Amino acid sequence: MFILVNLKAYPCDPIEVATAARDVAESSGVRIAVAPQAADLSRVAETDVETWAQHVSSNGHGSYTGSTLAEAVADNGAAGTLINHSENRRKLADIDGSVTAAERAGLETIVCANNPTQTGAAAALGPDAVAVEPPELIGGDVSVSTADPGIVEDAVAAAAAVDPDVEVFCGAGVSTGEDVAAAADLGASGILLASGVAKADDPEAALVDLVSEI
Ligand SMILES: O=C[C@H](O)COP(=O)(O)O
Repeated sequence: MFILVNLKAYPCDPIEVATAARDVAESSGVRIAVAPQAADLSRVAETDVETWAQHVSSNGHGSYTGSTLAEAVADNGAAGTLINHSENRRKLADIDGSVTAAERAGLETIVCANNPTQTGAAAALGPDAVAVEPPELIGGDVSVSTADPGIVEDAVAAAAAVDPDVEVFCGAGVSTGEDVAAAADLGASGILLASGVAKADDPEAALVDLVSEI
């Protein structure tokens, strides 16, 4: 399992979370990455944690004020990027362009989707993975793997029908090792989570729990 911790715009200390994630990844052998605010990418990457961007533009270099370029995040230490999110929805053409831009810059890609139908559509764009997240469960305290296990199984089937090489992650409300184990049993290859770590009093303890049943 791959655990990607999205810090969103939470008021956490990105270096504290990054250091905890690096240490837990090293001690557990589980792949853990952190996606901070774009402005924090470089100093998060300096902790040696695997670092991801929260999104990249479909634009390349040029007159594109306000764009976060794939090349720029790669140059500042990112190994991959989320693309699209329920909290910042993009059009299909933009998602397609961002996947292409990320691949051009050598970044791994995870496209977020709300449901199995969108998962299949996103898989057709050829990312490394699609993360399915029911919007109503995001930021809550009930895991998608408990509240809506069928959506994970259906998303896995939808992606496999389009492109068996595209992995499926799940997210929303995941906060314990039991949640992660349940997601793995449903066929998920990874977890996208945020509040369970970014809002935890002790991010390292939260991460230790998350990897405890892998
Ligand atoms: O990007 C992360 C997801 O939206 C999940 O967020 P959450 O773990 O706070 O539910």
